[in-house]
Amino acid sequence: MKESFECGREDDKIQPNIWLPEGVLPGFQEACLDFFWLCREVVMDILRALEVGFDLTEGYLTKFHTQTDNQLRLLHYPSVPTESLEKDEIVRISAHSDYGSITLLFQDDIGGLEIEDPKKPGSFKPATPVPGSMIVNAGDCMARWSNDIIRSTVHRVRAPPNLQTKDGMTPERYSIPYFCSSNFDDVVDCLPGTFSDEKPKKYEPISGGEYFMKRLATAY
Ligand SMILES: O=C(O)CCC(=O)C(=O)O
Ligand SMILES: [Fe+2]
Repeated sequence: MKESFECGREDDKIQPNIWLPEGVLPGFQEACLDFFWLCREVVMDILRALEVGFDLTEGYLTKFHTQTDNQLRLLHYPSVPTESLEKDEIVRISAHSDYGSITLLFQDDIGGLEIEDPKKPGSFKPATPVPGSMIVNAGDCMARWSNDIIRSTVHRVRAPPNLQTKDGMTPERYSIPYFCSSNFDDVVDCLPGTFSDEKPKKYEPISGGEYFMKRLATAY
């Protein structure tokens, strides 16, 4: 159970941004867009680091992200009875991996975010909030691209561990994921060096947009 506000680049014709009426929350739109473009700089730096790590030519990954088909999501999980969260009667967010290449995730200090152990499917560990930190998750598109050398992170949000409250309520929680996707028009194929005769490609080439739409269709 959650509520969210989402925005992307201002010139996106397919999913245009919907802002609050003029005068409501002055500065909100500017703050969102400033943060959107700041996060873009950060993901581009991470992509450049991956180019080095994969021994790719400079710009190999960033040139797939020039259209900035990215999404900033402001999430609010309302306060709910802890027992309902523990019994899965109320779900904050169920286990999933993100679709795109990279997600930046900012969380407040409430906790409850959990990451699946890739070696033990079904076993989750808390991603304990660290003040001033940012989590970087790999998405399914990155897993595809890297022929599964980088695995996408399965994560969920449940009741924070060891929470003691007088009223039995889990406090509200805020988080901000920033989803970075490759250009919808460009075809993503396994990166050079990630496949060989012994380790063939696990995935067919697909355009960023087609992949995104396929994933949306299965999610809704
Ligand atoms: O709230 C969180 O920490 C995670 C949110 C998330 O995983 C998502 O929106 O995809
Ligand atoms: Fe997620």
